[in-house]
Amino acid sequence: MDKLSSATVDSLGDQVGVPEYDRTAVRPGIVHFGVGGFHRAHQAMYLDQLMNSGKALDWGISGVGTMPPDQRMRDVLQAQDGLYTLVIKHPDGTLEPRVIGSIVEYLYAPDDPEAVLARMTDPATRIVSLTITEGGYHVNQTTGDFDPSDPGLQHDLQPGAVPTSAFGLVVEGLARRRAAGVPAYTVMSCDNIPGNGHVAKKMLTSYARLKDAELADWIEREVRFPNSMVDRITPVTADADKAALAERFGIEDGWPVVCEPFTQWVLEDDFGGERPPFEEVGVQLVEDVEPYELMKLRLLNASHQALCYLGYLAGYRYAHEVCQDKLFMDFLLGYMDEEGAPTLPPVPGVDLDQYKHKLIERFANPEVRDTLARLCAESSDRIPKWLLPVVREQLAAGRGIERSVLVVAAWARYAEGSDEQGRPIEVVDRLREKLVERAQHNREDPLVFISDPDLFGNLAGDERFVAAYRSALSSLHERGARATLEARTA
Ligand SMILES: NC(=O)c1ccc[n+]([C@@H]2O[C@H](COP(=O)([O-])OP(=O)(O)OC[C@H]3O[C@@H](n4cnc5c(N)ncnc54)[C@H](O)[C@@H]3O)[C@@H](O)[C@H]2O)c1
Ligand SMILES: O=P(O)(O)OC[C@@H](O)[C@@H](O)[C@H](O)[C@H](O)CO
Repeated sequence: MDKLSSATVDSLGDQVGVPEYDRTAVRPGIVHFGVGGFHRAHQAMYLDQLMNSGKALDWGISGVGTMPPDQRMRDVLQAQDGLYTLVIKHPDGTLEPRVIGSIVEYLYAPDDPEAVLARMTDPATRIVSLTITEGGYHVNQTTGDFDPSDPGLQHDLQPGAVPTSAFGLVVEGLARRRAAGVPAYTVMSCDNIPGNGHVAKKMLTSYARLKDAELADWIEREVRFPNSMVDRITPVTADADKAALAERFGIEDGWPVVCEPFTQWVLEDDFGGERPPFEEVGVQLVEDVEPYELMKLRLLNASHQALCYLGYLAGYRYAHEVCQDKLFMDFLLGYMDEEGAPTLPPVPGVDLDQYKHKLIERFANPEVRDTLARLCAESSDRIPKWLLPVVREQLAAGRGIERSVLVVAAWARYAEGSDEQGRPIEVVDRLREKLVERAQHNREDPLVFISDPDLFGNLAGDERFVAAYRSALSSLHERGARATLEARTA
């Protein structure tokens, strides 16, 4: 079996989709930061589809990594000429593999930041897109303002420094284009953040302002930041996925991506210059993304939070396992019906009941094998952005908060670092140390976890919230996750 590359891709069997276009004719037009699983299952796939129909050949993707773990992506993609396999996992066990060809180069910024900047200042680059995770935007969770304390940003802010962070490079690329009279690129965030375009604009301009106020003003005026809602469950690739690809399809791929069949992208049609004809491959181009975004973040992503901590504490390890348990599913639907959905504005063309049931069907796909550990990671970037806004709106409207608060308490219990069987939990969070340290005092000081204003704002001062949280945390300690849910539905 040959390793996947331009030289071997055409010899793969009929069951494997491959690029039907001449990849040597594809020219870069997009620089993408954060080439992880999701970008490769979503944006790169949409562009590959366009290319397969003979379009968007001037919208090839230059992938950029800025973080040390991205060296592995560099090594794999460079060895495979940018090619990788996307495997759609159907619930009946069918695997649908396709080799994606839209990533035409991969640059690891610390190797050669000037090469990244050369690509970004090339007038052919008209879009810079981002999937750099919620934490990559440097937002102070309480004030919503820019937090420049990250050491990478501090390095890039030094006068004369050649930047290597995503923010440093995006802003330096814009500064150089402005100086050379080249129009600005559009910055397209595809991260799960409410108002992702607005947040990208606010944070990048705040960073730029610390370097050069006139540049920041120019960015505010000249750069477009479309908001988007992006959706496709993309778990972390497992070794078994690589092995299945080799055994069943004869593909030796160093880092394939697996995902569910469902995919959705709702995008504001707000580009500074040209854009690929995304609408031809099912992207919904709309004037206002907010209702779609809120629906997805408060129903899908917040529901992931509602199932992951409680499920993990009760001994489950995969999302689909939790979905087979009626008790947990009733809880999830209760959260959606009574707490998440009431905070949503009308969503054009969407039947919310159908949407909720489809979500449960998607979560329950046993082939996707999405780990609860993935969903439980980086909670301090997720709960404050997705779930606490629901709590605040429900409190203000005098409606129920019990289920959302139980999820917050389950996070606090999870952060204690061991599950209900006493097995250790590896808490993955950039605030890990602080969270675990606090959570370990949960029993003698039950409000310690929520007393951090950077994460919870003034919720620790809200009587209803505090009472519900105390009761939920104490029940989790005394009875455990399952019995807590049982007691609530009794
Ligand atoms: N996985 C999914 O199901 C899914 C679905 C929809 C949206 N998303 C969005 O995509 C993001 C990435 O998910 P993924 O599954 O690709 O994760 P991943 O771990 O596979 O990849 C994340 C990428 O972001 C980079 N990154 C992380 N922090 C960064 C920072 N501070 N600056 C620059 N780059 C940084 C990493 O180096 C990596 O390249 C999510 O956080 C979410 O906002 C994911
Ligand atoms: O990727 P994150 O960190 O934004 O959130 C974890 C999951 O909720 C998320 O990845 C979903 O699987 C995804 O948003 C589905 O489209």
